Amino acid sequence: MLDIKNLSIEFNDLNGKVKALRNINFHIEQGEIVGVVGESGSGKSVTALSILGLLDENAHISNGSITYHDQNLLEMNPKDIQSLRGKKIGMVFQEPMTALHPTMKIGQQLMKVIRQHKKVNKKEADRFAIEALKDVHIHHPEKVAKQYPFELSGGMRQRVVIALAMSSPPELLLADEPTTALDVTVQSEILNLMKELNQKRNTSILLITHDLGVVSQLCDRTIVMYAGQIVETGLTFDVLHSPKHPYTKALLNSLPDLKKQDQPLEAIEGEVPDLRNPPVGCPFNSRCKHTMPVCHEHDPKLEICEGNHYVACWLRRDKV
Ligand SMILES: Nc1ncnc2c1ncn2[C@@H]1O[C@H](COP(=O)(O)OP(=O)(O)OP(=O)(O)O)[C@@H](O)[C@H]1O
Repeated sequence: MLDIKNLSIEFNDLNGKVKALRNINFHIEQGEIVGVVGESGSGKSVTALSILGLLDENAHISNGSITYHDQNLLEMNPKDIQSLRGKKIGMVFQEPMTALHPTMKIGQQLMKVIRQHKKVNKKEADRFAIEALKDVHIHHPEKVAKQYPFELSGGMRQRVVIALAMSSPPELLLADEPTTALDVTVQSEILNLMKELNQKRNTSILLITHDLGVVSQLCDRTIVMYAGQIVETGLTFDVLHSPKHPYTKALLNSLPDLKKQDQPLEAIEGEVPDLRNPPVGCPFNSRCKHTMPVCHEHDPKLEICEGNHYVACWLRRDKV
């Protein structure tokens, strides 16, 4: 359904060119949930924003294509992209208030969106709005429809945002850290809700998170990003239980483990490279414990290691 090929994006800022994405390749099938994980600044949000045509003005797409049902989104005019956005491709961001009108009642906001997509009168739109709130398991939907966003909890607001995003209904939902601002129990409810919507409506989801626990709970496939590149991807089970890239292994080792309470947490030593001046060779070479000379000379390509599991690491290859 969505196919990203050789995507490279730079930002021009006062201090130079930030090479935010370098040669990204991945796809999403209908009904799939794909997770994108990686440290802060690895390029997760830029990837989502590029699909939505919402990159900042200083962005320059230097290479690649984003094909959605045979159409290259990068060649579409802004009006067509805008109509795709919200209709076929929905979005949910970390902070629900950014997606909600602060001085408009929840019911009115839903009705407005519903009437943009369906030819219905006010009374029918009101009925659809209540249904949409029920679909995201909001109790007393009639009461909530008459409330303003500030009257709701963070979890309730995020449910409303999901109801808004699903009301078109979209084929693809882009969710950028949708549960990061919520406490753990609410987080789990929102993830279950997204899974339910995916199963009921066959909506594909691209879930961006820095939380490997979230990925393991929800995603069919996982993409691991580091410094603007994909370093590992495969079925979530394979990536989390049989990681191949030293960065993925280090990420997993840095997770708290209740069974190892007496041991200090393992941090990944060193710093993420400066994307204005990315290192020659593997992007992880300055922090990797297994570097070889080739890692400082050539950038390893993402290559199949077993089944549908891909990794970009010289340890897995025997020739340049
Ligand atoms: N408008 C911009 N101008 C300059 N650099 C930018 C701009 N937008 C993003 N970047 C840079 O692009 C890189 C990737 O950013 P991105 O927001 O995608 O990271 P991320 O993985 O989503 O991180 P986080 O988890 O913190 O949101 C970062 O180095 C960021 O500073």
